[in-house]
Amino acid sequence: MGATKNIWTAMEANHAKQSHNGNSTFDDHSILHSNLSVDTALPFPLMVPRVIALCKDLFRKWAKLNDSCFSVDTVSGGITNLLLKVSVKEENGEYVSVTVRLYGPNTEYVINRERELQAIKYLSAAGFGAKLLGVFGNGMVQSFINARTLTPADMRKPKLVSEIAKQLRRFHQVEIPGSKEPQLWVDIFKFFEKASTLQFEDTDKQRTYETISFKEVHKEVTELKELTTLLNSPVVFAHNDLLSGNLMHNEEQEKLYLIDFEYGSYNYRGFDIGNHFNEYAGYDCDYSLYPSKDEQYHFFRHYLEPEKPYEVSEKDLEALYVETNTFMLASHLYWALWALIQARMSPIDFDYLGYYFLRYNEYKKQKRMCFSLAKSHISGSGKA
Ligand SMILES: Nc1ncnc2c1ncn2[C@@H]1O[C@H](COP(=O)(O)OP(=O)(O)OP(=O)(O)O)[C@@H](O)[C@H]1O
Repeated sequence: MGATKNIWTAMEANHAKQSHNGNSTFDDHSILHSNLSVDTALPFPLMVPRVIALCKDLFRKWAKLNDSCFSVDTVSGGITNLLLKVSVKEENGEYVSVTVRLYGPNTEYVINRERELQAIKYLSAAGFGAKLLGVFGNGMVQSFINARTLTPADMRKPKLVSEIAKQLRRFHQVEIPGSKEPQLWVDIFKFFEKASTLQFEDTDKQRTYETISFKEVHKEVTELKELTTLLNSPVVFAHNDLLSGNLMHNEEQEKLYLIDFEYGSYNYRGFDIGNHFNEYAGYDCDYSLYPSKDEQYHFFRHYLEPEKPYEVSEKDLEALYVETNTFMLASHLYWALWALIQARMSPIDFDYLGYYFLRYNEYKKQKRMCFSLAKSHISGSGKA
């Protein structure tokens, strides 16, 4: 677990540096640390005692409890991680639950764990997502959220749309220390470098991979980057992966949770919203479900003016519409290149190569309309 050790050391060094500079506003003392790791390749029954040992190592108050006081269940074997729920009967007879997230192997190629942990600390302090309780060799422990995970169909219900828009606005206002450079093109070019030099052992996969023209992809990336630069999209701390599975809702408390900040970074506001709209396509990637202009405007009103949504001007709505639908294209390129890397590196049995073509073809399908929308908006506002 060399890579995870590095995350650890880097986190500690970074924290020490910030404290030294006097710009750390977050009290790190409540986040517990353990050097233990849990091998994700273990069969579940063998993994359970390791997870219990890890919890005992992190939370001293549980150290003396009998193993029978712990129950471990799988919450999700997500595309990237293994997420477990650990319920503990404490000495006073009360039950407490936490989640234990084990990072999937090779995820460091597409996820910057140091960046993720840094963001979680500040986002959870600002009331977003689950509370970060502990960090260990290859994962982290967070509070368990009692809420229902949204489905793609829930995500477009007007009442939830306004809540998501409001929360996303608040999320975009959180300040995370460190560089404020937008990461979109840095990440896309990093993905491109890796994705364009892969070799597959499987001959069918290699043959399919060789049909990709990276020269063409590079040209598309460059062209889109130039166009988006003219839109002056504000740079905010963005979630970057706001799909239905990353939204949880507690109906009784009327509380919406944005979770999973693995891809969070400073980025263009338009990218975060456009990427979210692409997720209306759901698990079957049915892009005919992309939100209509009216549906988008409903979102924009609550994003731009949560208190007075019906006072947003037509001009502001139109500008955000153009911004979002240009960056929506970047989301296709981003996840297309991401999928190529996953196709080679991920141990998960999923047709990532097929996913590349799906996203890249959707990019090409939408390109002409979105480019012409952006260009006429830019020339109309005198920027071209
Ligand atoms: N703290 C939590 N409390 C309760 N449930 C959670 C919590 N975190 C995540 N979940 C549930 O587990 C699911 C997967 O979580 P998450 O998206 O963080 O995992 P992931 O491994 O990154 O998945 P993927 O790679 O597919 O996005 C969520 O959709 C949600 O239903």
